[in-house]
Amino acid sequence: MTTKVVPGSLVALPDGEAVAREAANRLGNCIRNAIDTHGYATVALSGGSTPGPAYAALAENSRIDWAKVEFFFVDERAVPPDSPRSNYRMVKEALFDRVPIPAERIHRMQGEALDLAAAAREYDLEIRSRLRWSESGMAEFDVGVFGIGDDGHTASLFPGEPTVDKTDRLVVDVPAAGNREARLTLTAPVIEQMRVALVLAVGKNKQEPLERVWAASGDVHVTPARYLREVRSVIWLIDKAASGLG
Ligand SMILES: O=C1O[C@H](COP(=O)(O)O)[C@@H](O)[C@H](O)[C@H]1O
Repeated sequence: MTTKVVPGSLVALPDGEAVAREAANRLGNCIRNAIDTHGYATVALSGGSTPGPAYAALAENSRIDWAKVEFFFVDERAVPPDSPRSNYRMVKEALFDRVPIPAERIHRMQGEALDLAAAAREYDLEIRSRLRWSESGMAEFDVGVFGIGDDGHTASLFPGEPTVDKTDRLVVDVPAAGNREARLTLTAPVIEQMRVALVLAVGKNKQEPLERVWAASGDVHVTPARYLREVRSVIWLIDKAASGLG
């Protein structure tokens, strides 16, 4: 039998809509707290199919001073920004197009770059120039939104890829593999250093990878989403199906 103690807080909700509402509330609160404390907030957003409704719900939050929020990305696919596969496009349509965010506050990963390694280095520098640094010497986002792939990946840290172990960069490029396009992604040390991670999981396909993430022991090379366990405040927002009760 596998032992598990869910690290951080687990919030189990009836369905995907409830997960989106809860995620939007919590993200809005993290943003407002950071603005109250530091005068601005730094946020890293994931893409994929799960978080769009949460971003759309966040756009309805009238208590956020959008000019004081710096939006970054957790990862991006090697596609142009208008591609239906682009994480940026999804967030733009759900959030950026609906609220008064100054363009210079949106830090997009250049998924369309011919030289993705150079794009990763540039994004690394952009983060270094904008973020506060922790006492341990790491860029510190106020909050990150994450998903979990059916294979146990988070961000674009995929099982078995050498990028899972990268610690000397904040951002790396991930080579294409199989029918997956190349990617840009934040690395594990940046993810672990976030003040808060909101992890969204909806649907029964997420049950098995979540079990692997929560198991008392496991290997980040097999389940890279286990890095999320290290975030000081990690909140799992899951629906009934992902919990195995649906
Ligand atoms: O490829 C990706 O997958 C994960 C999980 O996405 P989902 O579609 O299962 O919600 C996502 O967090 C990541 O940003 C994305 O690029």
